[in-house]
Amino acid sequence: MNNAVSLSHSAQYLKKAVPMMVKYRMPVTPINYAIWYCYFQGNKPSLNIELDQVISEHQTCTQSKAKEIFDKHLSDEDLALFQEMSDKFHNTVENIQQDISITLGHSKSFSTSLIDSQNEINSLIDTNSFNDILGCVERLTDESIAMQDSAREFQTKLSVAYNEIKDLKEALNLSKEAADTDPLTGFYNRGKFDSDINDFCREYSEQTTESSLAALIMFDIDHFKRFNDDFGHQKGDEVIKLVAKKVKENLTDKAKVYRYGGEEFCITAYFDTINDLVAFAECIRQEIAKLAIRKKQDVNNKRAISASFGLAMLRPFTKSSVLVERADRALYIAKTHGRNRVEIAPDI
Ligand SMILES: Nc1nc2c(ncn2[C@@H]2O[C@H](COP(=O)(O)OP(=O)(O)OP(=O)(O)O)[C@@H](O)[C@H]2O)c(=O)[nH]1
Repeated sequence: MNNAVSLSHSAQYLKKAVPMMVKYRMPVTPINYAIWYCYFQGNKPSLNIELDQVISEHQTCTQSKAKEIFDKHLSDEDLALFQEMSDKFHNTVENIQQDISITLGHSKSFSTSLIDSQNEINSLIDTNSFNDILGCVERLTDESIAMQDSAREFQTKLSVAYNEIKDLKEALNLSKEAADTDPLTGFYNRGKFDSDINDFCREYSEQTTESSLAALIMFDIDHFKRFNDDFGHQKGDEVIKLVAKKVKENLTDKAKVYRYGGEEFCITAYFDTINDLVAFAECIRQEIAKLAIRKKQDVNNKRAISASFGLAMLRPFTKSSVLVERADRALYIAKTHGRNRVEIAPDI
């Protein structure tokens, strides 16, 4: 299959996939997108049979079922290929649009020059013998204008297609963002941490950042299990959300927060000095320590919230696993030294 044909088919599959996701109330995630894309591509009949079955039974396909179908019939390579095809299509449409703009410009100047010629001839003729020539030139001008109109119409159509693809790409980016985000806190999730932490270490080693100090801050809500046990799981969730809100209010723009586990968080951030790093962690710790939660209507049953912090400064060429281990060790020390405190990893 040549590139143009595959590209035009790919556009058809892309356009068909989205209405299906809307119709069957499936979010526009890369995985949902990929399975519908393959459905219309028709290369994997067993995928079509399974998806048809699921849809006819449930009138939707849950995220876990979609993942199951994806894992069974497709691979991460398929997902990457699909993403590549969507990117390629987007770029191609962009290039064609540029070409058309240039063509339209050329056509416009062609038309202008013909009109100029007509005016010139007009000024020259003073006898009827030139009327035929003039008629011919007029026709040429009309044709040129018609050509310009049709090019403009083509460009409009192309703009519509271009915007559609742009929207699709935006939807894909949004779904990627959602895939990286923890829904309870709005922070990045563990998967994102695992993929970001290596870059964080590498960028610092390669000195591509201006800041002199990079650090990993790991913190964990103290005795969190007791909130769940004594107040219920929902109140436990509320504690996590309250803590997340406080952290957000005290963040710097050079810091990124991740929900590392249940009630454990990581912050990667850049600072000018160690004092700045410690002050930053202390500030968040103190703000969290001002929080409390109580059972509904039970004013006497109030429970203070606190968190313990472990800090590890990044040394150039440190492996991410070593950095995480050091922050974790500092956090462990903070816990064993009484909680609600900040500890720095000892080997810095
Ligand atoms: N409500 C709620 N609980 C969670 C969530 N994720 C994990 N948990 C619970 O969090 C608790 C974590 O408890 P531990 O890690 O033992 O912490 P802890 O011993 O209470 O406290 P420290 O020793 O101070 O760390 C477990 O009971 C988990 O079930 C969540 O999203 N919401």
